[in-house]
Amino acid sequence: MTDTAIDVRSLDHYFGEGEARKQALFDVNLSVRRGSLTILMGPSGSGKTTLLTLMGCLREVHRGSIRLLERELFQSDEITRIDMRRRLGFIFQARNLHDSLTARQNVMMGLQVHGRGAPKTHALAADHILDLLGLGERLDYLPGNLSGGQKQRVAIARALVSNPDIIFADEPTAALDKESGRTVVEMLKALGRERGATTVMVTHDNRILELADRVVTLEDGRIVKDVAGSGIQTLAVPAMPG
Ligand SMILES: Nc1ncnc2c1ncn2[C@@H]1O[C@H](COP(=O)(O)OP(=O)(O)OP(=O)(O)O)[C@@H](O)[C@H]1O
Repeated sequence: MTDTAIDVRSLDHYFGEGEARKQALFDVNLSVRRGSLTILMGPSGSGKTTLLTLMGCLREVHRGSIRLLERELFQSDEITRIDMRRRLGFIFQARNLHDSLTARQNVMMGLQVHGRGAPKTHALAADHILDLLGLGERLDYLPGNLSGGQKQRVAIARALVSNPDIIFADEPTAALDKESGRTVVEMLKALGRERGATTVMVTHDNRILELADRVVTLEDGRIVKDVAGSGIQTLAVPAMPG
């Protein structure tokens, strides 16, 4: 296995056709090391979400190359992309929790879509990760009875419970207070260290920049800055589920 989780080469992306055609990404090159935490920053409309969704197999690569876990996405078929998505975890702003399912059941969905393990172990794994995220007292609550920040933590637990190889996150800490935001980022870092999980996160949250291994800035569809972070510092990291 190589040390590179994601390798983006000469990537362009367009939206629309004919007169309405607009280029959103221009010759993006980015190589992301396995187990690292990379933050994507940039003004609104700079292409962060477009890049994240291309890397996350949620859009078709039109021009250029993205190698994800050593598989090429350019000209890949839908079966390959579905197969790849099973190895990814997504934490997006739109929380998409099922209103009729409890916090525990929502997190268990993250395991059931992968079809791994027995339902009893699913419940234990769900409880464990919810507990780590401070929701141990809310396992049986429906989303309607949780605050915005608590719902976001349920969505984070659901993305992490299946032990994805790569986690793509869009503003995962926006709805959280400073301490919960740090806990989430520290958990992602622990997953990187202990299991080699790689995180790419779009954020405007300056409070967590110092935790990143690398901060990449986009402007008008181009990478304009790429700096190693100070994320190598020692952190008090919560234990992860076994
Ligand atoms: N589905 C779409 N159809 C047409 N244009 C789009 C579409 N999605 C994004 N764009 C355009 O592509 C450019 C990049 O958008 P993108 O959402 O990737 O930016 P962003 O940096 O994530 O912005 P934000 O911080 O506001 O989420 C913008 O000019 C946007 O208007």
